[in-house]
Amino acid sequence: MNTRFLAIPDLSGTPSVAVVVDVMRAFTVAAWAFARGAEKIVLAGSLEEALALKAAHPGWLALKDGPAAPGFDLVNSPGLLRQADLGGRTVVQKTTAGTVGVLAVGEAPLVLCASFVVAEATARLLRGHESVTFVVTGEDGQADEDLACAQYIARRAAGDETDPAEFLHRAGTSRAAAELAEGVRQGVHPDDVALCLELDRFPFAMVARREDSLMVLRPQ
Ligand SMILES: O=C(O)[C@H](CS(=O)(=O)O)OP(=O)(O)O
Ligand SMILES: [Mg+2]
Repeated sequence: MNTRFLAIPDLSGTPSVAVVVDVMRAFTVAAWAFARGAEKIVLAGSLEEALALKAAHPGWLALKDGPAAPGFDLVNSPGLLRQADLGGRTVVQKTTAGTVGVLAVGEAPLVLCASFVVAEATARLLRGHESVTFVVTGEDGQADEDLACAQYIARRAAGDETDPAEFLHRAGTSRAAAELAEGVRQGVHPDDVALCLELDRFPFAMVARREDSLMVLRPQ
């Protein structure tokens, strides 16, 4: 399997298979939303678009990162989301990095959104593909929690028996983990970092596809 690990700005052309990685916290949150019953997640390009989509679809819920804001129902925190009842609901998600990454590769034939909580299920879907582009969404490709997760999934997709400890340690000692733990970032729960490091917490992968004019994420 040929693998590339790219930052969002370094993407050029359309990969055949793209894995968009955001451990802290967009795609840990997305997985929790599905675990709490969400039917689908629509990935928005801006906060304004998220609110417009919510207004146009009664019953949809809007989710953003950072602090809560008028019109938004949820924040990008697994610790806060894990109690939510999202049965059958559609969530519109807009964050700083993860959702931007998906929209950047949206035309690829296969787009997976990944984090440690869905690592093995993601790796399973990648097996048999010749070439995979991992999008390291955080800090212009420098976010070690995302790179570590991408590298771990790549190893597992290649069938390598891999000890996850070093990858999880890198994520747990990353800048994002420190800033979340220190409360530098807003819209945070004290359990967020630990929840982002729960390897294979969920048995499903997450596939993004264009549905009409929207980029829609669903569990698979
Ligand atoms: O919500 C997050 O953790 C980040 C934004 S920040 O790091 O909190 O400022 O966004 P994401 O797109 O989930 O990396
Ligand atoms: Mg992130």
